[in-house]
Amino acid sequence: MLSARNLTCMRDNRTLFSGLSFTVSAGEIVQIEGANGAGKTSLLRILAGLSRADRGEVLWQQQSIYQQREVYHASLLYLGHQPGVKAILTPLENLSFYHGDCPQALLLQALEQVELTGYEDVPAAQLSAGQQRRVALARLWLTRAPLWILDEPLTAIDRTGVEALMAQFTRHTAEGGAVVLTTHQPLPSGMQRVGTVRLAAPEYN
Ligand SMILES: Nc1ncnc2c1ncn2[C@@H]1O[C@H](COP(=O)(O)OP(=O)(O)OP(=O)(O)O)[C@@H](O)[C@H]1O
Repeated sequence: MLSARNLTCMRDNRTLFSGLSFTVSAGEIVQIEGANGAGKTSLLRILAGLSRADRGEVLWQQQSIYQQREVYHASLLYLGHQPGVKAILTPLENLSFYHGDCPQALLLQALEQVELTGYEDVPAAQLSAGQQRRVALARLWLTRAPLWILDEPLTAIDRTGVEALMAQFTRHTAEGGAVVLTTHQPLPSGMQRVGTVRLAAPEYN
């Protein structure tokens, strides 16, 4: 599905990673590991096509993501480090913003999956950090994108929420999807087909 080939990323005279290659196949969960500042967010942004690598390329179905931007973006759900939730909008309005073509009943079901029933019409600004992240994560129950790139999706999520998310990752990969994620928490040991990409601490040039 997704291939990273010989990726190099430099930031402020530091090499975050170089010659990094790995593949993500259908049905796989790949966890990007590394210390704070190792370059996990930078790598996810490169994989998502939001920033360019200094060297190397990212292929989607054997073709550069930059040669098929529309196809790639239709195949991808990227949830960044920040929840990406609009504070003045309610959870329902936030989901509607991204998934306006979905019937409201489906949006409400997605909010139910992330335990936000009862908060549908409360401005997101009035929700807790974990609840705001849950609004963003509700999109995992609405998207049809096969590739999910998720930056710290478990941050601020309680144990029940983590279990629901893991079940959703398992369902998605069982249906042929793939998940690339960063998290400082270990994934449950029982999860199937989990791969790891480890980033070393950054080098000073
Ligand atoms: N746009 C940028 N310009 C300059 N430096 C940047 C930029 N983005 C990130 N960096 C630097 O690159 C390094 C890696 O940042 P990155 O956010 O990728 O790390 P991370 O592994 O995700 O860290 P964390 O675990 O703390 O989230 C940091 O030192 C950061 O300051």
